[in-house]
Amino acid sequence: MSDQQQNRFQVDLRGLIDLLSQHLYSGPEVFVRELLQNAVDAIRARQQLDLGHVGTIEIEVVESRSGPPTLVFQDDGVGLSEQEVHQFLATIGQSSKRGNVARRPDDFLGQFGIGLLSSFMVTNQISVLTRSAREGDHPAVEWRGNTDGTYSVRPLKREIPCGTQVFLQPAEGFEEFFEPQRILNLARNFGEFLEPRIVLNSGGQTQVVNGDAPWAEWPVDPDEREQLLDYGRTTFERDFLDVIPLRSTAGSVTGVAYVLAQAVHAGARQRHRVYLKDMLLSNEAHDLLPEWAFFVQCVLNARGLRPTASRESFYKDRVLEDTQEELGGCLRRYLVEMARTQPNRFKQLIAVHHLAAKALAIDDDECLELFADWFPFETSLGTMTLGEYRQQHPVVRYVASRDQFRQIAQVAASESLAVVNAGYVYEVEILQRLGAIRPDIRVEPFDADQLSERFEELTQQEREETIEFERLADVTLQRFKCAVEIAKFHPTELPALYVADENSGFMRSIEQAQDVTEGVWTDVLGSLAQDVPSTYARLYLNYGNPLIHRICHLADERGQQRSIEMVYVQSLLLGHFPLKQSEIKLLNEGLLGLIDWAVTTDRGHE
Ligand SMILES: Nc1ncnc2c1ncn2[C@@H]1O[C@H](COP(=O)(O)OP(=O)(O)OP(=O)(O)O)[C@@H](O)[C@H]1O
Repeated sequence: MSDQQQNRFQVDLRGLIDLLSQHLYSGPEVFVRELLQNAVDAIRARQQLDLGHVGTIEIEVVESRSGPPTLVFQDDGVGLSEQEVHQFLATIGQSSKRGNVARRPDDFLGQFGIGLLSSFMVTNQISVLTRSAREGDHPAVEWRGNTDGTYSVRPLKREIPCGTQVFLQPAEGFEEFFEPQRILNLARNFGEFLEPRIVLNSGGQTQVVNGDAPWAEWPVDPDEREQLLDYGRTTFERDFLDVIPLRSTAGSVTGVAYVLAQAVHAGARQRHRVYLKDMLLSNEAHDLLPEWAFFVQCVLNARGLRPTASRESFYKDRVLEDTQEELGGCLRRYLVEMARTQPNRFKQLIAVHHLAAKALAIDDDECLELFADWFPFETSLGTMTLGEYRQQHPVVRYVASRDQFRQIAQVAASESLAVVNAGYVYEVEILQRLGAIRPDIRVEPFDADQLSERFEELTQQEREETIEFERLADVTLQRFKCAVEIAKFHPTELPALYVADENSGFMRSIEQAQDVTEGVWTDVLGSLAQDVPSTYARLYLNYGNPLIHRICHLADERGQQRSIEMVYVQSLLLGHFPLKQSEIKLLNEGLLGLIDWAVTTDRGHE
């Protein structure tokens, strides 16, 4: 015989409620959602017994002169027998909505058996009067549950209709959740599109809580476009360009996507308003659309996705992944269709949302081919679409970073050379992929050094005039790993052009970081630098520029060196290169020297 004693777990209800309110639910107001949901489920369960049953939910705020108000949630659903009250109401984690296939649990919103506890976030006692429609001859039952974990059950002497009534009074500090307007707003927020009619009675007035959902009709009638746009504007309090119907068989999702009226940054997370079986799940859902779909904000209703226990997001499973893909497919079809049949509209759309279209096209060759000519790019000759660029320039030349673009843009423009700044997100991938899949489009990376091939040659006499100066400049900037070449280029107002390839740009960032870090990080940066092949940047001095011309012909060698150093630092600043400590020092010395010169040569008002 075993001497081990079997004990039962005890539940500390207060602790459990704290857990729910602080860690599971977003706020006390969700008790309205849970009560609505129980009423809807009860009506759905009754409809399985009686197909013709319509069902109504009545919410009432009963004010009292002498005490706190009472909130009543009443439904004419399936109700509970006394035995069910013990089994489901009084047992935490027990739910009548799980596991019984015959009762089609998919129809139900609840499943975890904890929702009713959420009312304990706003009240100390929940009273339930209920009468079962399944066992109509049984008397009605009253159940009272308290936050201290006790409950009582007794048969009711008086008759009540089949269904359930829940009574709550506010716990101290939670009175605001019992104000009629607050209750109306919360009921509308969560239950605006629920199926059974929901009304709120208070102060002798009856207000209807719910109405038709935007996904009620499918396919969406084009005549309803304006109506849908209005709904989007009021729901999200912003303007939209268009509305796109969405549907996915995975997850049984229907809804609409609103195209934002303003451009957003790549990967921006839009907050979608998402319903589960017509009940609001979240107005901040993120995971329902593919990542590239950041140009829309959606209202969606899912019938086949699983909620998490908080009921504020979806469980991440295969079905959710498939749903994402199918909804992405709807948006993709919309874009492709518009590109094919309404090019002018598509052009307007792409002008605002080219980032999202580029994000889609990166992994989708068909879209890439179709959309590419509409994509706008910044070029050395101004912003233009790829189509406009290709009409005038047979080769698509691009630089891969914004820094490189800044270096060459001004000179390239003066040389009438069109170079694309592909330093923005997705652009290098887009251009390279386009070059790979469209043999008729020549795409080439442009090396800033290639610009020098277009520079005007110096005459023999100019060569001789500048050779010494070039050598001096070269020696002066050697310690900055910068070679110097004298050339003639446009615009002549530009004294110099600093060109650094990727390696020397990277080295510059490392050296600059080393200047401002200490200890172990300096070593880490040092070992990073070891792996980078050492290359020289290049400074082209523009002999066509009057200032450079004059510096070249200065008699004073020290003055020439100082000037070269200053031109060098100025070119770095123009190209937005981060200055190293040694270069900042150079700049300071140069400026102080200039002031010193101005002061010593000034004779005042003698
Ligand atoms: N208005 C109601 N009418 C009939 N039965 C109800 C009602 N409210 C609650 N119940 C019964 O009480 C059980 C527990 O309800 P509770 O809200 O705690 O959990 P649930 O709805 O089953 O699941 P979830 O935690 O996911 O909401 C329900 O499964 C149901 O059997």
